Amino acid sequence: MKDGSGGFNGVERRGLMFVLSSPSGAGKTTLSRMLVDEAPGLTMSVSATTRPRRPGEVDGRDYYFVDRPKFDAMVEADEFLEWAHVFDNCYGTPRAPVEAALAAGRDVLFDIDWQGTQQLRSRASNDVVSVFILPPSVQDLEHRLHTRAQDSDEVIRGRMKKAGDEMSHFDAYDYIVVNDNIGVAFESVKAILRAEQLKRERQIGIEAFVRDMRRQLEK
Ligand SMILES: Nc1ncnc2c1ncn2[C@@H]1O[C@H](COP(=O)(O)OP(=O)(O)OP(=O)(O)O)[C@@H](O)[C@H]1O
Ligand SMILES: Nc1nc2c(ncn2[C@@H]2O[C@H](COP(=O)(O)O)[C@@H](O)[C@H]2O)c(=O)[nH]1
Repeated sequence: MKDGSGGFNGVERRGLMFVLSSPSGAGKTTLSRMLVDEAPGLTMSVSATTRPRRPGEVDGRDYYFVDRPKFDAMVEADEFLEWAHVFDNCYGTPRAPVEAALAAGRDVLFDIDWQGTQQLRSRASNDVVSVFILPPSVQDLEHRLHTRAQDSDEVIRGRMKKAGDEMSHFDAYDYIVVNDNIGVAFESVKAILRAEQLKRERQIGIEAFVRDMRRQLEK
């Protein structure tokens, strides 16, 4: 195990890219924060965006807030692992922190849309585990966007309009979780992460681990 976070019983493990996507307001940011709080070895990928900062958001924690020329320069310099236009703004995943975390055997959590997920998959399909979060109903989705109280009515209308399009991509994801009760949804997402971490092919130190035990048994 390289960092004490993901390997089990001292067995070295390959880091995975754990992706949450959903229509806006279904709860992926909430679930991401809960996951990071409970899994200290999980690295949250912080995206860059041209979207204006919401009240309470912190630059470098929630996003890197950049203007369009800066974003374009980052695209030009190939600094993004993936990027996309979402809701009239640009969003992208800075490449360097993700590559560093994976190289250290750590898992990385992404809160990105379906376009970004597709791009990650085309680069590293074996290491991507994707979860699509659905709201329990259209009414709940709209209610959540309003109670979050961070976007104007116009922005909320725009996001609700695009929610159907977002949802149409559910079938490209490995897992689907309906986020009705947040505690239940969190347990589901946590269980998916744990099971994927335990996959034999990710435990790259398992052969040596078993070989060593067999050698001891032969003595
Ligand atoms: N299971 C739930 N029950 C009730 N409210 C919830 C639940 N999950 C999340 N919420 C609330 O819904 C609102 C939207 O959640 P959140 O910001 O996590 O969504 P999101 O999918 O990340 O949206 P976006 O794509 O716009 O960033 C928040 O106010 C959050 O507290
Ligand atoms: N393809 C990418 N999508 C991203 C990235 N960061 C966030 N997002 C998605 O954008 C929407 C809107 O987010 P909001 O914070 O403005 O509500 C949401 O679906 C995010 O998942 C990214 O780096 N790449």
